[in-house]
Amino acid sequence: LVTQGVCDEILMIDINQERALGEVLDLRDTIKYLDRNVKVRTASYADCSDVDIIVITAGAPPQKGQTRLDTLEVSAKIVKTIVDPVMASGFDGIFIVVSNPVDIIAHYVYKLSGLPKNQVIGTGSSLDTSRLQNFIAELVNVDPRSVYAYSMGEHGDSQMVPWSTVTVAGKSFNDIIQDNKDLVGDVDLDEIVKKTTREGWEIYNRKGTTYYGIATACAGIIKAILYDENRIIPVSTLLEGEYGETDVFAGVPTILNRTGAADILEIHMTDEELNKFHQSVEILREYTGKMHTPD
Ligand SMILES: NC(=O)C1=CN([C@@H]2O[C@H](COP(=O)(O)OP(=O)(O)OC[C@H]3O[C@@H](n4cnc5c(N)ncnc54)[C@H](O)[C@@H]3O)[C@@H](O)[C@H]2O)C=CC1
Ligand SMILES: CC(=O)C(=O)O
Repeated sequence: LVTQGVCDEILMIDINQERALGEVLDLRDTIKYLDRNVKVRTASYADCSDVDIIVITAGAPPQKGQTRLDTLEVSAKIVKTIVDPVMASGFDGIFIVVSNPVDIIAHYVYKLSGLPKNQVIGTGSSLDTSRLQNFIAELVNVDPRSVYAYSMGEHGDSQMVPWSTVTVAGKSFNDIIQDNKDLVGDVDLDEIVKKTTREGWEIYNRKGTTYYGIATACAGIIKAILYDENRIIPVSTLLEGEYGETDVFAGVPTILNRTGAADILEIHMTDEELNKFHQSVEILREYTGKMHTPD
């Protein structure tokens, strides 16, 4: 957000106030060499009454052997200590949830906050989509930004890709594979999905966390909102009948503008793809069931 000059001011809050201050001081040192002055300071929840967007990134990174879903209980406890005082401040902006398991925590924030569904967004499969586009781009040797593909469902092990909708600059990926056998050989689509799903762990196992990817995905989401772009990004949003699913947050292509998650794009999938999507959503629903009632 700072290096792209996306907003006027950023307030940093962390239970570890020294850490928040350390981040502020480090970020401030960038301003001289950037295009605009983004003010950065530490703050308290009481200062959140009139902010446009709150990004929740506090959480419990998974311990060795844990999945994102295993961190649900701890993350939910942490997030409650944030959402309650934020709402008490009078906040009526947009929550963007990053904390994992992000789809379920976003749903929890939606319930806890009582805000309309468009005002609570999980980063969902936005990051997985970026990873997926990189792998497809590598295979066919094009810029990842020319690839149109979505990872959908859980930001986690059960995510799926509707391959029948994937295009490279408008040409269907299936046709590209058929027309370029000499370049791409036999393409194992399941293996690409597996690589996409594993990528977070490839990074996590080497550096103990991931941040450039999610920070930039998040900045993209925030730009779409603040600049009223109507940009479509796969984020986690409440499904109310779309794709035949209700009362669950899942990663789906979503139109983002000044109102937040303005609308869901319902892409047409094959029956097999839809089945995989339902299977992923079923896992989210099971875990969401544990979190439904704010206590
Ligand atoms: N959705 C996504 O694609 C991604 C999600 N994550 C998730 O983000 C969360 C944080 O990950 P990291 O930044 O790597 O962890 P980290 O441990 O570096 O940072 C977490 C921060 O949260 C703070 N914190 C803990 N409890 C708090 C509370 N009650 N109130 C305020 N602040 C509190 C800690 O002091 C710490 O500074 C995890 O849930 C992780 O899984 C991380 C990367 C990508
Ligand atoms: C940490 C995480 O969820 C990711 O990088 O995918």
